[in-house]
Amino acid sequence: MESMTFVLFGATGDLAKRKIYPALYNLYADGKLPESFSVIGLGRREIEDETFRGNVEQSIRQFSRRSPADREDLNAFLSSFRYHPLNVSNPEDYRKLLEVVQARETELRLPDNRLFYLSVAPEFFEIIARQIQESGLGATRGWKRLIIEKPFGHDLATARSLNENLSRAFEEDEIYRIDHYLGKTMVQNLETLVLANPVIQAVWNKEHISNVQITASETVGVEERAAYYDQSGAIRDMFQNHLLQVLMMTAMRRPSQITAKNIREEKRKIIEALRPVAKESAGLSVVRGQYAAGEMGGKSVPGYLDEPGIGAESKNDTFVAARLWIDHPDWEGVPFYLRTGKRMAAKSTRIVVEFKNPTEDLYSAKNEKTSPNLLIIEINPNEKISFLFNGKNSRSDGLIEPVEMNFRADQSELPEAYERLISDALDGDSTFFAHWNEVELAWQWVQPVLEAFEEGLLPLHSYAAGSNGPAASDKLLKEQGHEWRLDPDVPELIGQA
Ligand SMILES: NC(=O)C1=CN([C@@H]2O[C@H](COP(=O)(O)OP(=O)(O)OC[C@H]3O[C@@H](n4cnc5c(N)ncnc54)[C@H](OP(=O)(O)O)[C@@H]3O)[C@@H](O)[C@H]2O)C=CC1
Ligand SMILES: O=C1O[C@H](COP(=O)(O)O)[C@@H](O)[C@H](O)[C@H]1O
Repeated sequence: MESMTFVLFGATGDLAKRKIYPALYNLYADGKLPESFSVIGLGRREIEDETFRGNVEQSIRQFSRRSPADREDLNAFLSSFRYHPLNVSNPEDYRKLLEVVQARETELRLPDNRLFYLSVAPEFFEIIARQIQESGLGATRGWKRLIIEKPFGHDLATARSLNENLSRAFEEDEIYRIDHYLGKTMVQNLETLVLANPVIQAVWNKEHISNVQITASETVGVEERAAYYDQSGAIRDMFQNHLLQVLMMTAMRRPSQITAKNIREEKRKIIEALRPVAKESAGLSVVRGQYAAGEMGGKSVPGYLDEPGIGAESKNDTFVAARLWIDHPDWEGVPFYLRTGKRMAAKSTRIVVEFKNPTEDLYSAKNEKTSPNLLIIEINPNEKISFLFNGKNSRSDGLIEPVEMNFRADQSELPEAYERLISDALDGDSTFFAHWNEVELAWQWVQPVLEAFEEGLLPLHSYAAGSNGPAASDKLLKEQGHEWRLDPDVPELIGQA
C-alpha cells in the first residue's frame, strides 16, 4: 500500500458524510490505509481544520458500521485531515490547493501519489479535471487517479463528451468510475460463484438456463432528491448503470485469467452483444411506470406527482422493466428480465436464475409436479445464495416440493461497498469499476429507450405504492411462458428464501 494524498472535492456534502468518511475510517481500522497519508477536504464554505475534523468524527459516529473504540486511535486517524476552501471554477483556488498538498507531502514525507475524488454535482466533473491538469496538481512523479461518482452523463452524447474531456487530463487506467453495485459483496461473489465452481460453470449457459431475472426494488420514494430524480428517472438512476452492470457480471463468460483487464473484456463482450432495441418498437420489450398513492407498512403514502419538488405534470419513470436478449452463442434464446422501481412492496436486490425443467413430463404421468430449479443470489438487504430444488416433503403424503439449500454471508463483518471500492482504487485495482467501453455501450442500448420515453412512444403505467409495479411488466415474461419469481405475493417461495 503506497502512501498518498486523498483530495476530496465535496468534503462537506452528503455522500462524504454518509459513505466516504465511514469507509476511510473502517479501512484505517482494518489496517488497509497506508501508514502515512493525507486527506484534504474541499468545499466552498469556510471552515477551520478543527471544525472539519469534528464533522468527520461526527459522521463516523453516526454512519460507520463500527464505532471508534479508542479516542487516541481516532485522533491519530483524524490528524491526517485538513480542509481547504475552494470554488471549483476559480483557478486561483487550485494553485493554493497545490501549495497545501505539497506542504503536507513535505511535512509527512509522502511521495506525490494523488487520488482525486469527485464527490460533487456532475456538472463540475469536467472543470475540475481540467483545473487539476492546468494547475499542476496532476503533474506527479508518482501516480494520479480520479474517482468519479455517478451519474456519468445524462445520455449517450453527454457521456461521450464528458469522457472526452476527462481523458484530456487522465488516462483511462487512471479513471475509476464508481458504480456502488460493483462493490456489493454478492455482486463481487458472482465471479467466484460461477467461475470457481465447475458444477455451476457447466450449467451456466442456454442449454440449462431458461431465463434470468434481475430485480432492484425499493420501498423508498423520491425522498429529498426531486431535482435530480425528476430529470433522471429509474432508467438513468438505476437501469443504465447498476442493473446493466449486474447483467454483465452475471452473463460474462470465463476469462482466461482473473485480472481486471480480462474480466472487463468479458463484460464488454456481453454488453456489446445486447440486441439493440429501436425506439419505435421499444414498447415491445420495455415497460415504464410511475407510482401512484398507496399503502406501505399500513400507512398511506403519496403518489409521485404529490411528492415535494415534483412537477404536477411530470412524466418521469419511477419504474422500468425490460426483456433483453444477448446475441452470444452461449445465451441464444435466454431472456434476461430486468426491473427496478421505487415505492415497491419490498426492498430487494436479487438475481434469480431459473433453470430449464425437463422433468415435468416424467412426473406428470404420476400426477406429481416438479418446479424448476432456481438459483437465487440475494444482494440487498440479505446477502445470501439459495438453491431451490425438488425434494419429497416429510409429511405422510411425501409429495414433491421445492426445498432450499442456502449460504448466508456473515453481515456483521462485511465491509461496505464504498470501503471495498476506495480500497481497490488506492491499490490501483480497477476490476470493480466501470470501464468507459461498458459505460458507452450501456448508454448505446439505453439511448433509443430514452428517446421513446421522451417522445411519448410508450405508455406510462401507473402502479400503486406498495405493489410489485405495473401489471404490464408481468406480460414481458408471460409472452415467453415465464413469471417473476419470489415476489412478495408468492408466499410459498418468499417464505423459504
Ligand atoms: N448522496 C448520495 O447518496 C449519492 C451521491 N452520489 C453522487 O455524489 C456526488 C455528490 O453528491 P452529494 O454529496 O449528495 O451532494 P451534496 O449536494 O450533498 O454535496 C455537494 C458538495 O459539493 C460542494 N460544492 C458545491 N458547489 C461547489 C462549488 N462551486 N465549488 C466547490 N464545491 C462545491 C459542496 O460544498 P459547499 O456547499 O461547501 O460548497 C458539497 O460539499 C454527486 O455526483 C451525486 O450524484 C452518488 C450516489 C449516491
Ligand atoms: O444509486 C442509487 O442507488 C440507490 C439504491 O442503492 P442500494 O444500495 O440501496 O440498492 C437508489 O436508492 C438511488 O436512487 C440511486 O441513485
